[in-house]
Amino acid sequence: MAVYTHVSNTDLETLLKDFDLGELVGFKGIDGGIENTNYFVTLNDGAGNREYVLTLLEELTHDEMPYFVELTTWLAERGCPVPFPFKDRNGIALKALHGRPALLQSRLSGNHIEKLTPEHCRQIGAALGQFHQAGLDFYMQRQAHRGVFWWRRESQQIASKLSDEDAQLLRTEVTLFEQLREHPWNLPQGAIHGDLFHDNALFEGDQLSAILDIYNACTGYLLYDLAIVANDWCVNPDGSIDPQREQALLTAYGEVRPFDDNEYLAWPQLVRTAAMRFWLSRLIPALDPNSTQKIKDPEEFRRILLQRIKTPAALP
Ligand SMILES: Nc1ncnc2c1ncn2[C@@H]1O[C@H](COP(=O)(O)OP(=O)(O)OP(=O)(O)O)[C@@H](O)[C@H]1O
Ligand SMILES: N[C@@H](CCO)C(=O)O
Repeated sequence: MAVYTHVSNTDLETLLKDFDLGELVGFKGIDGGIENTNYFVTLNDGAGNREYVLTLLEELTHDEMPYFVELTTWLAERGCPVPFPFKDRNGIALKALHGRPALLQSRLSGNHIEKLTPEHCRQIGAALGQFHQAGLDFYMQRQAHRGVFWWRRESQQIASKLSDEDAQLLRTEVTLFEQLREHPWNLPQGAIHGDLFHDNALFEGDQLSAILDIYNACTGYLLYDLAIVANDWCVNPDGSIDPQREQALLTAYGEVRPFDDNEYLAWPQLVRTAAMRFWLSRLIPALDPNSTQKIKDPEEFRRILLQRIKTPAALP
């Protein structure tokens, strides 16, 4: 269920009065998302129909929104294929509907990819490298809301619902990341996407056309962002890594942003940390009988974590 907040015709007409984008032709809720409410919106500006996406942020507060408005605008201006929010005639992009922060954004073309190939991985690697380079001098900072403090707290809270073995596995990964942070490695940091799974990318034919759902973005280790991508784009159903896809991803990324020496040391742990983070975020709703979220299988990420432990990863 993607539409958590229902938007009426009148709501939209009222919102659109602030913009000069045209007349409302129609709108439709989008299925598939799990964190936010999205609608496709069609407007007619006199010259023809144009497509937009209205997003209502279901978890983020108004105070948290300027970071995302500024970051997406910044990245889009630098050629990254991310949707950006339109400003109303007073220069304001951040709106409110039913008490939720709301953005009217560009609708990017393309489709989701089911069967990922090394070529898709090469393209997302290059695009993530460009995203990171473009974000390096971005002037705002944001702490991850599902980062180190969150997983330290949540891994303790959930431990009693897990087998001893799983609770220990979580604890170990949390500790190993804390040890990694203590090294004087000076790993490159900047604006990261934070959730660049393949369902957050669109391809037009075989060309990457959009990077979506930027609302997990924050300031973090750039390499951790690449680890999130590797764990989703380059895995087989049993949690093992497809070396061809991973090589394509990492080589293409490294051509845009060459790795620092210390990143070679950090990589084997960061892919484990990234697996632990999504195992944990999937475990929480899956073990909560009152959760209304669409459940994604936590086991997938437990399997990936175990594989990453069994076969340590290496950067090319
Ligand atoms: N700007 C856009 N252009 C084209 N399609 C879009 C755009 N924004 C959203 N969509 C479509 O809506 C779907 C859901 O959007 P999104 O991923 O942002 O929602 P979400 O609730 O945050 O999802 P999740 O948390 O599962 O990743 C996307 O997978 C995409 O198909
Ligand atoms: N991409 C996440 C869900 C949205 O944050 C997952 O697959 O668990």
